[in-house]
Amino acid sequence: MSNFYLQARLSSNLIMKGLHYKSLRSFTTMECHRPTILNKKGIDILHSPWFNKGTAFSMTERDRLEVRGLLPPNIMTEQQQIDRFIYITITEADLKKLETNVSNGHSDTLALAKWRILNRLHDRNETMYYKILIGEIEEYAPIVYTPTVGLVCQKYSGLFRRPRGMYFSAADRGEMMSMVYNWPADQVDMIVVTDGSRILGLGDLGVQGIGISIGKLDLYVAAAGINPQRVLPVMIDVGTNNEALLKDPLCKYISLFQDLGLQQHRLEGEEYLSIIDEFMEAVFLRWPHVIVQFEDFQTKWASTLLQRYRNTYRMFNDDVQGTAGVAVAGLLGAVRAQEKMMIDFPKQNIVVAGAGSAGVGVLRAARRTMARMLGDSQAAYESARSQFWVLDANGLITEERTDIDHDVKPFARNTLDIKRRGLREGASLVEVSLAIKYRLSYCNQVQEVKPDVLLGLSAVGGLFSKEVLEAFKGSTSTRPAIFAMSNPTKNAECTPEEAFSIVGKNIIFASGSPFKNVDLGNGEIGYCNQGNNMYLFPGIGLGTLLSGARIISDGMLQAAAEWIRDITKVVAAAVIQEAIEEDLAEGYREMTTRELQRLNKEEILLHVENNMWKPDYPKLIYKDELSI
Ligand SMILES: NC(=O)c1ccc[n+]([C@@H]2O[C@H](COP(=O)([O-])OP(=O)(O)OC[C@H]3O[C@@H](n4cnc5c(N)ncnc54)[C@H](O)[C@@H]3O)[C@@H](O)[C@H]2O)c1
Ligand SMILES: O=C(O)C[C@H](O)C(=O)O
Ligand SMILES: [Mg+2]
Repeated sequence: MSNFYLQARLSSNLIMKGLHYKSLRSFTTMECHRPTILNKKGIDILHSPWFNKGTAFSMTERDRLEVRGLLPPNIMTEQQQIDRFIYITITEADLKKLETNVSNGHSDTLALAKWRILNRLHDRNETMYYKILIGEIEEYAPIVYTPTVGLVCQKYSGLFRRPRGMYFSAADRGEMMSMVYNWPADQVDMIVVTDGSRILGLGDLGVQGIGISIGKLDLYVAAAGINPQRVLPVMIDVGTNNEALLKDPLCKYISLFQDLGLQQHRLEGEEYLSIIDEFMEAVFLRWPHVIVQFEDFQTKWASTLLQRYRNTYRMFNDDVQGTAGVAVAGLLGAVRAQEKMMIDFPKQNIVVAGAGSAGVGVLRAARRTMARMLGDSQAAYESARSQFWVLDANGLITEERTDIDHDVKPFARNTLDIKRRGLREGASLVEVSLAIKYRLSYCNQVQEVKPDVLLGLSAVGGLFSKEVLEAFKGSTSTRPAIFAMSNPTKNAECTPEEAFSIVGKNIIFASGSPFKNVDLGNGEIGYCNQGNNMYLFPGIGLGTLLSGARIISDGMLQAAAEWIRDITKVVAAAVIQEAIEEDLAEGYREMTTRELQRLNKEEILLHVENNMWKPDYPKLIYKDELSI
């Protein structure tokens, strides 16, 4: 079982373990023991996915909450409900037919059918939905998250039945401060916001991008134990440049497939920024302690918005910062797998295909990690820079480039150096993968070196073609690493089968979307690791939330990356610890700054455990009952 799935399962088990630490428990109320106070009764409860327990309402609760007679009389246990859902709804339904018709057990139609069934449950009973998601996370994460979520976003306008989350559009300018009060929850801990401009590797999907915010927040609940009543998916609709989603004036009366978003091109420049500014002010006005995760903003805005807000608001960009943490952890893991010392990391030759928000985030973090290992001086940063070979759609990036992006500039190869190595501006991936020759200064001989790592964040499916993989073969590394990190599945730079069969059995392979391990024959298995920011963002969010840190610092992100091999709880605890050390922690709920500062490591872990939501039906109390 991979770490992520383990992490989701443990998130619920750990809460139980927390019960044993009786003496430490007194400092915080366990999240799962809080009763839920309602201001509704009767049928309204059954229609509310937050509070509905369906057939599991006990008879006393049915009486107290005035739902007696509104449900069939047989009271079911939670487990009976789950069994019923899994065996009757999922197994018995048409899915069975679909499954047998699909040779490898997976097809878009099947995945979408499963998503629809889960989504309907999400709409009527959230507790049960998350119980099933956590219990069967390995099976259902690829449905509610990558890769199926990509397909869901592409079809969202057609799939839309009930609203989930909030929409702020360019038409809402000046209204957002009051609109935020339309959301029914007084406390929101986590917002995931997108403008739909770069959904996975699928491009501009406009308003349909809300699906990605929903999918990410599902993982916050499943893996980080964030209470589902305190998460808010958001879509900021500033229009779309995807012509297929814009109204065709000739077809406006045949609007069956009409997109649900604003029918205009994307706002740009100051107009765009003013919308995002207004949104940020509005959500932090109503929920001053919320954390905002920016997701799938096109590169041109991702880093601008990060720089604009990161020192003022509790926010981070998952594609830039979360991906960087996961990739650096993977790169360090590759060094370990080569049975080298960590200090050898700054000697790795790393080829990165893709210089967008994700690629640049990885490059900066990997360079920073190398430089720290080399002494953190200016010279260390310079030296680290020469380990990277960055290509974009126009090939190898060198100082000869004229239209080079500010963030990419530090990674442009020196022209002279490139010539000495027999390469050139715009060299192809095959050329770069073939050899990064260098001249030995003491004898003036040319030495052939092949890259140690081939890392793709290009959104171009199949970019690591047979020719590229052939060229990379025979890498000077004992365990060359191939990270095909683009999403969803069809955008992966190569499949694990291609990588293992062409480059060899000893490679280390990771992909952004899940792939099955490869049977290499003779009982050997080629492991396909998942290199996806889903390993990091739940822990970053939970740690920031519970520390009450004012902002999310580089140090907190670094701490998260260093703990990625462990579970979210540990990632969150590392983030809290760092926030305390940087004097950023301001506390959360009953836990004040001072109390936080006094906690030892074990107590911080317990604080995290106690604050993780667990998918058990809470005791429901109608608010008037409190005064009785
Ligand atoms: N695995 C993860 O956790 C993770 C995280 C973030 C993003 N991603 C994926 O990374 C991909 C890129 O995201 P982004 O925001 O950086 O997108 P982007 O569109 O901003 O960047 C894509 C980059 O790839 C370059 N590119 C295009 N064709 C190329 C080619 N033939 N050779 C080399 N480079 C080429 C482009 O010039 C650009 O620099 C997406 O598919 C996204 O799903 C994965
Ligand atoms: O959403 C994912 O699966 C990872 C990442 O955030 C992406 O944009 O591809
Ligand atoms: Mg993303």
